[in-house]
Amino acid sequence: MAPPSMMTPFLRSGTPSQSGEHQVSSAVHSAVHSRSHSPTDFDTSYNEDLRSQLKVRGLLPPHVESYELQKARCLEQIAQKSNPIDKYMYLSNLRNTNVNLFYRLLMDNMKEITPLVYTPVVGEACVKWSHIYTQPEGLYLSYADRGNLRAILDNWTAEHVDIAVVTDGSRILGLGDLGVNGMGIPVGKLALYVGCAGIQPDRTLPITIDVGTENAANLKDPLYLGAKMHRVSEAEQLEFLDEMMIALNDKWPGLLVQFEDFKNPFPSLERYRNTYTCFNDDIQGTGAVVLGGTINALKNTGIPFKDQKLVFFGAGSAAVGVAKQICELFIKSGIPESDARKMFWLVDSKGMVANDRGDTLQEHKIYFSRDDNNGQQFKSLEEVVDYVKPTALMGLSTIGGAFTESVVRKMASYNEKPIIFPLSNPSSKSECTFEQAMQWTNNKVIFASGSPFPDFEADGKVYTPGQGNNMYVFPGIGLGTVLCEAVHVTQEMIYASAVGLAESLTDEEREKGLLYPNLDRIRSISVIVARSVIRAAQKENLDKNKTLQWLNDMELDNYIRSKMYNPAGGDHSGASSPTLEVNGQPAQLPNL
Ligand SMILES: NC(=O)c1ccc[n+]([C@@H]2O[C@H](COP(=O)([O-])OP(=O)(O)OC[C@H]3O[C@@H](n4cnc5c(N)ncnc54)[C@H](O)[C@@H]3O)[C@@H](O)[C@H]2O)c1
Ligand SMILES: O=C(O)C[C@H](O)C(=O)O
Ligand SMILES: [Mg+2]
Repeated sequence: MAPPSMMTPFLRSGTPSQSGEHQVSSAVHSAVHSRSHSPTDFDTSYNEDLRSQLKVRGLLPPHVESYELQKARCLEQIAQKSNPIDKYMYLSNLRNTNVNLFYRLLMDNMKEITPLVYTPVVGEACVKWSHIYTQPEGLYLSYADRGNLRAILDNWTAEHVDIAVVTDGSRILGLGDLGVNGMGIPVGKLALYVGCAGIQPDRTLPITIDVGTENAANLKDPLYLGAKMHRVSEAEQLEFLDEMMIALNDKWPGLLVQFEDFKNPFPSLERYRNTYTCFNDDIQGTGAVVLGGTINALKNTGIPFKDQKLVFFGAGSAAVGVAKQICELFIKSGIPESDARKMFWLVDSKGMVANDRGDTLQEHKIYFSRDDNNGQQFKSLEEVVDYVKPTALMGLSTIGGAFTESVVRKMASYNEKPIIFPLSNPSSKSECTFEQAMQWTNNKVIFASGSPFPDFEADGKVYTPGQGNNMYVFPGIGLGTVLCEAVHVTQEMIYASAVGLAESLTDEEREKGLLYPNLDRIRSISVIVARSVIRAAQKENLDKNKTLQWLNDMELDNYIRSKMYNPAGGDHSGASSPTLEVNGQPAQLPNL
């Protein structure tokens, strides 16, 4: 999003704008009292009266357009762009110049637009960020400004901020250390907060901290927009984050901070989770979204929990976050903890994680480290798969193509319905594709991937892949936390979000064997996730907004919906928004 000072006056006010009328009158009021125009004064849906009041008659082309027409133009322009990055840039510009139109477009075309503003295209945008940069879209906090961060926050003029997403750019998707080029991630996550959960756009704050980079190409690139320095030490970074958290909470008390794409996210999570309102999306959001899909996948296999065996390829923050959440499911089902943790085998770049491997294990791997391998060490994934004969294979390794034909075929030979989740992002880092998983398992696979894959057709049937991406939960976790004013985000709240997600499938979706709901329903899913999170916060007495305790579930859902930003005011034309027709038929969505 644009910094508040660049945004349209009515969005700067900080007043939730629910109806078109309210937005129009505020816009008119502000514009009439100021001489200069803001970019959003130039909306072709403004009717004649509004154009006169805004003094934009003659500056706008004459035709007053319905939203449907505006949308048709946007979709046509996107379709005409031949590469994803041009589409991304077009959409960024739209978001910064006509926020309502952008979000209506996103919400009406979730499946088509999400991949262009979020994973996978945001990955390419981040790699090229310093080259495609046209305008600031968030706050860059530099190490050079340490000691002065509170004053820098005042340059962000929004009166209220509900949610900040912060990255240090050190592990952007599976693309490694991109330094300040990682800004695309907080920007993309917050666009989904607005589109999927209705957080007010002017109450979101993307932050990238610049504490250096180890990316040699960036350090040599004259156009690189960050400091040309190596990363500061872990202790120096934590000190910087301490200052940032104090400054943020001083300026916007109680805001929710989401940590995103840190190479080593454990120290900050441990340091702040019991002090501030914050969570780590890669550990906790990912844990929740994969748990939600796994609950449905395990049901589909028909195998009892106690007989499940899960191999994780990758043993980083996401893998351990996911394994911990699934382990909790087993424990809650009555399996003793000591048995539950033995249902997991982790594999990292050195092979199977075991106590006697001969290296010093990182702290976060110890919980699942094996002590029953009788001295046997396994270097490759295939060896581990042969050894364990798992029911489920999870990929969080950043290694594209790591689930080879041989590994996948073995999974199919051990299981009637193998669970295979290649969860690494973006698409190029996915451990296998949906098509491969289907072909190599005779269409038996129970599948979810981090990045989107197209449907697969076989024997006249269309199979839809699941997308196990944290976008199904973080918007609802944030919305619930903000509305009930939770003081912390706890494990119980995260777990509740996963259960809410798993239970949100319709009967039709269940019959089709889907693991995740249709993305077009994401706003209703976010309401369910938010409600689950609020109920969990209430149980732990962490909610400052006690009034929500009096509401039953239906009333609470209605309350949540009433608080969600709705860009309905994008159409000021007064036209009845007829469906656009071509040759008497409803216009087809161009292939994006
Ligand atoms: N689907 C989602 O919603 C989601 C959420 C978070 C992260 N992710 C993806 O998960 C991936 C990992 O993220 P992370 O935060 O855990 O990163 P990380 O750097 O903490 O972990 C990566 C892990 O993979 C292991 N690894 C690297 N190369 C390997 C190799 N050749 N063989 C075996 N293991 C290898 C590393 O040892 C490490 O344990 C990224 O691609 C990220 O995009 C997906
Ligand atoms: O950003 C995503 O698409 C999911 C996840 O947070 C990741 O780091 O890959
Ligand atoms: Mg992430």
